[in-house]
Amino acid sequence: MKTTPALAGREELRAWRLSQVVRDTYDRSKFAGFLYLFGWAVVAWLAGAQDFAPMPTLAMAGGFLLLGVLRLRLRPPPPEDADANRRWLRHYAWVLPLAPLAWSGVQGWMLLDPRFSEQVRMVSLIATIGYATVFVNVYTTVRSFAAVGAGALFLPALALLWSQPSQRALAVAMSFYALYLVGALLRTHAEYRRRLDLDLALRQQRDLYEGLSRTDALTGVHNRRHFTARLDALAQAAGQGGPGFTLLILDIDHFKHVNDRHGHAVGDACLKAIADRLQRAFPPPRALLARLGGEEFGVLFDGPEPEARQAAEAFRHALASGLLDVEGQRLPVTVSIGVGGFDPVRHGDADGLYRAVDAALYAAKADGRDRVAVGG
Ligand SMILES: Nc1nc2c(ncn2[C@@H]2O[C@H](COP(=O)(O)OP(=O)(O)OP(=O)(O)O)[C@@H](O)[C@H]2O)c(=O)[nH]1
Repeated sequence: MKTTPALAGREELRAWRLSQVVRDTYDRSKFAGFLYLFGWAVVAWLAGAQDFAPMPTLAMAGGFLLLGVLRLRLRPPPPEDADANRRWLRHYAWVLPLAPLAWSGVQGWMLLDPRFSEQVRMVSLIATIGYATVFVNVYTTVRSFAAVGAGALFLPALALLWSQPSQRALAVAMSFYALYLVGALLRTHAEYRRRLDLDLALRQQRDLYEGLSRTDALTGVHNRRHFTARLDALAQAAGQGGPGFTLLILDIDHFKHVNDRHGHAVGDACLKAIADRLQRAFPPPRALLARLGGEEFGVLFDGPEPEARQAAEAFRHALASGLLDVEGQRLPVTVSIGVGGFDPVRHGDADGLYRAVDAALYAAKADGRDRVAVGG
């Protein structure tokens, strides 16, 4: 699920941008190589080039086909491999202008060879204008790609037109269009960068809210909502033959006294300190810790009940044997803990397990607190 570098460092942001640029460049241009083949087929057929120059006609068609296939086959590497993405861009920078350059050669041939009629020349010039326009409007993911591609298409034809006195009017019109292309390139590239920034901001916000919706605001551990969803998923998987797990519910003993004696702020700090110690005692990935509400915590432990009980006992004992450092004060704090391994037959579902472990916790409270009890 985590695809965006939410709140990530500069390197991750740069890698994300790079992979987006690579993907967008490929997606926008993967089939475009075949446009030149199509253009050549049209003008060659109009001119009857297959009759007066069959070999060059076929060679050009084959060349455009090859270049189209080459572009299509240069698939981007995985987004997380920044070096491979950088290499891909370098390769693509060589491949992308090949078809425009080849088209430029065709265009030059048509402008210089009298066997091509005026009408065919006009059609080919319109195609050239079209390809160059596509370049500056579509491949603006990398400004230099668009500039080199459009330049390779447009400038040789422009130079040829200027060199022929009879074509001056066309040359002037094409020159104005070239100026428009430069402006369009700058604008579309700026728009693309803005869209990328917006996309990144939206994704980061989505990740941020997603994280917040799973997190307890006071302690920073998971919240009840996420815990319940994971518990349901684990119970369902275990019911279908997946791995077993153990549920622990921990409740701070006489927490009301902490609030009453030391104030709510110290009570809050105490909850954070307990959450920190629990996180160290039950670290991920084998355990998922959540604050279930008030002074109650839950742990989903990826292991059998005896192992979880042992860890719970060690935690309880360590807490009870010392004093908890809370905002410069040292408080005696104990916990009662209910533990139960999931048994699909006995518990049925997640609710069944929760009820059993909750009952064990209240038995531990009733038996005098500061103890671990196993639920049936
Ligand atoms: N500081 C603080 N106190 C909270 C918070 N949530 C719940 N509490 C307090 O936790 C206390 C829970 O009290 P009780 O349910 O009587 O439980 P207890 O005093 O821990 O006693 P036992 O659970 O029976 O051992 C209440 O005083 C609540 O006000 C919180 O977010 N911050």
